[in-house]
Amino acid sequence: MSISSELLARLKDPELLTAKGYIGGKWVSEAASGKTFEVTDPATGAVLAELPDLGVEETTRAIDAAYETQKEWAAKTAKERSVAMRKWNDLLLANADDLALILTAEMGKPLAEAKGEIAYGASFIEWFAEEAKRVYGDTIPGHQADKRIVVLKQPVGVVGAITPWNFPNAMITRKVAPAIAVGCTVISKPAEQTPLSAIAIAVLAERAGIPGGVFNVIIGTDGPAIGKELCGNDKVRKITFTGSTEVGRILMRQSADQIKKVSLELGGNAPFIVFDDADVDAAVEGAMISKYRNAGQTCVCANRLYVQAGVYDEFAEKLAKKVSESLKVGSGFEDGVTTGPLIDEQGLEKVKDHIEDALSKGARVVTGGKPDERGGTFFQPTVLTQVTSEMKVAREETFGPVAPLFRFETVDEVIAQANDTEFGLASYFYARDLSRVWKVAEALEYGMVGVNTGLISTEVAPFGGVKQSGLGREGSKYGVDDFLEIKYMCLGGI
Ligand SMILES: NC(=O)C1=CN([C@@H]2O[C@H](COP(=O)(O)OP(=O)(O)OC[C@H]3O[C@@H](n4cnc5c(N)ncnc54)[C@H](OP(=O)(O)O)[C@@H]3O)[C@@H](O)[C@H]2O)C=CC1
Ligand SMILES: O=C(O)CCCC(=O)O
Repeated sequence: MSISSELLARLKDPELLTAKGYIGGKWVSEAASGKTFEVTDPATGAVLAELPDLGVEETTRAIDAAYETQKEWAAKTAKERSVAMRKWNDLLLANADDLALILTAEMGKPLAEAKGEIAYGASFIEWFAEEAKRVYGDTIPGHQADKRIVVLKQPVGVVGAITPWNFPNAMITRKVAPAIAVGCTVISKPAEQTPLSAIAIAVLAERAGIPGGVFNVIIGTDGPAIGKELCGNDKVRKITFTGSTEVGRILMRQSADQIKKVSLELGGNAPFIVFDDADVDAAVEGAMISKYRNAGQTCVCANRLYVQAGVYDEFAEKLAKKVSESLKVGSGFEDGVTTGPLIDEQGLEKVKDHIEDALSKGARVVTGGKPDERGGTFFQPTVLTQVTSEMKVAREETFGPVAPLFRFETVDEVIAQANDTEFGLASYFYARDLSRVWKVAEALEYGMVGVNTGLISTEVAPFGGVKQSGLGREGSKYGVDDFLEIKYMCLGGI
């Protein structure tokens, strides 16, 4: 088991990385199966680490540790939990340069974006450290003269948190922070492509004095088996997941036997609508952020860009110019790079397939359209015009740097098209007319609506979707609700 000496040499604090999982406050350097797996840099294919491939046996151990610790952790005062979390937040921020470096190495996003993710990830710890102290109950006037009713909120218990590769830091903290703030304990299962960020987060949790067993990390490649154990073990009371809708469905089915609580943050197919009365330059700026952030690999990325006929040509021309002039493809470590590699070959194939399908049905490439000349999984930022609803890009999440532009005429027509999907995560539109702004925002069947902005993610707002994009909300004052049970006491004989 090892970490590349080249990667370690780049870190100010090489102890942030260790080739181990973290169970019950102990570092685990060998899998019971004896298996190992490699983590590679998606920009170069270079091996960054060889790690123990933890599986069901270690997951059960982590569940036991989390279970044994939970009551003790919940019995601490909210302030005690909050103080440890504040320390954890401060350590993440103090080590942001190293954490970003690790993140870029294993995931590929540009270093500046990775630094932004570390601040974003830490913000959930800071926010929920504060919210820990505000888990209020209720008193309710009794329904009979001699009765009084009190509502308590208590932690759900042990939580299984399964996260994807596209935000290797922030998706972990967005789940773990609210859970531990209210007194739950967690088994975190990061994506097999990006376990190093999770390990570094655990090192800092340990340094912050978060007791062993509160936050456990299972690194491994057998997601289905680990997921099955988390869903099937009755010591786990809740599953929280970010990733594909397909896996979300499996986890929900597996959780059904024990009526386990589930929070799901799944795929999207975000519409981005530009109306005739919009500030077109602002809409172009918004599209650049919403579409091309993380090389198009976020669940809230604009997937379908609907542009009203009166501004279609102007928007297409300005967006294509901006894309070709301001985006630079390359390794996330190179200066000025805005677009890193796609995570893997499968991601690249999906992007190619969507473009080929669109072109075969009459779409036109205005800029980009091909794998980047540097090879690997790098892809040129792309703008397509003359896109129609018969094309795959209209129905499936592309998860890559491709902006397909659909033309529309009326408000009713675009609302119908925007809502014609099983997904309902993020949506965006640009308009100035106040009445239109309200009506469109209300008509969009999505959990989140960005109005005249392409960036909606923040720890202070409720993040989540409707329809097949998920269940529950993360971040904000609502973010603790999914980790709490409501208990009511009826006091008689008063
Ligand atoms: N909503 C979102 O934010 C995201 C959406 N996606 C979408 O999903 C597509 C595929 O990406 P992918 O990374 O494969 O996403 P997955 O949903 O397959 O993976 C996300 C996480 O779930 C784990 N996992 C996989 N299968 C199971 C299972 N049966 N039970 C429990 N856990 C499981 C993975 O583990 P392991 O890594 O070990 O397989 C990983 O930790 C993308 O192209 C994109 O469209 C992807 C990532 C994020
Ligand atoms: O794409 C995702 O999986 C999570 C959304 C990222 C964000 O919070 O903006």
